[in-house]
Amino acid sequence: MAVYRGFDQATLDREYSPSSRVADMGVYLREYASASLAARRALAFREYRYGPLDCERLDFFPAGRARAPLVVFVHGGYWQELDKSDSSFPATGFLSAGAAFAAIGYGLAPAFSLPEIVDQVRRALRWLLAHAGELGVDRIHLVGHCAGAQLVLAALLADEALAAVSGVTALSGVYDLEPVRLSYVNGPLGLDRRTAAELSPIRQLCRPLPPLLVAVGGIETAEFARQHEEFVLAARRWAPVRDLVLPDRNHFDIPFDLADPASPLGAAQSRALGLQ
Ligand SMILES: N[C@@H](CC(=O)c1ccccc1NC=O)C(=O)O
Repeated sequence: MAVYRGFDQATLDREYSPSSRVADMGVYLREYASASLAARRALAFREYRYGPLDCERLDFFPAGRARAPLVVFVHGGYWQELDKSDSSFPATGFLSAGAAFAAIGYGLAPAFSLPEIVDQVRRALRWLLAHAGELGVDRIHLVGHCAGAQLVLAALLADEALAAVSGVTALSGVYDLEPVRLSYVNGPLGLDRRTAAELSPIRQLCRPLPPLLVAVGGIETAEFARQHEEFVLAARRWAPVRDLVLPDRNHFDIPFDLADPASPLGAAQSRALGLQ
């Protein structure tokens, strides 16, 4: 029986399993953790609390110079897995390029609801904007991967004060939550139709946004490719959009290119930061 766009339940569930396009997702997740640990061992960083809860913390890696751009990374994992400790791997490349870096932690479902998680990310971003001077940064660029792209954009659309960010990079994002709600992913999330619509960036576009860099891997499911295409099309009304499809990248290795200016994504990112 068709559940969504002619997909039966098993097909929809596979479309929203990026792991169905790679041999072993664990390889990438272990690399997030080990490269992040290596970055924290090699670089000076500080953990800050942006709210009262234990999970409301972020890691900040200062640039070695004043008035640097700050790249803020919000991890994916379908709002249910991963942590800021899996998110510091881009720090190494960004710090060598002269940028500062921050990785945001947030609570996970089912302990936290999606509206609560969006609000955590919103407050983390407000905290960074409010402390930019002390942190030695003069502009803030947001990056979200998969669920992290939804979180960054939903936070931005929910709070006009965040319009002060200089740019946003969305990697393999989920921009419409309705098919997610109808898939296995919704088990721990418990989204209803209305909340799914309210937190879907593609349905909430309503005012000009900072420049967007929107990227997807060529090795992704058809639904991730469609989410990307439809968001690019819709967002063009509200922001300058750079659309990048990376033919030999999959859902999980796409973030590794971010801070590598020799890659097409890294080159676009570096241009967006004004670093080249
Ligand atoms: N259950 C998903 C896992 C997943 O989507 C994911 C895992 C780690 C980092 C990012 C992910 N994607 C979206 O947030 C899968 O089977 O592919």
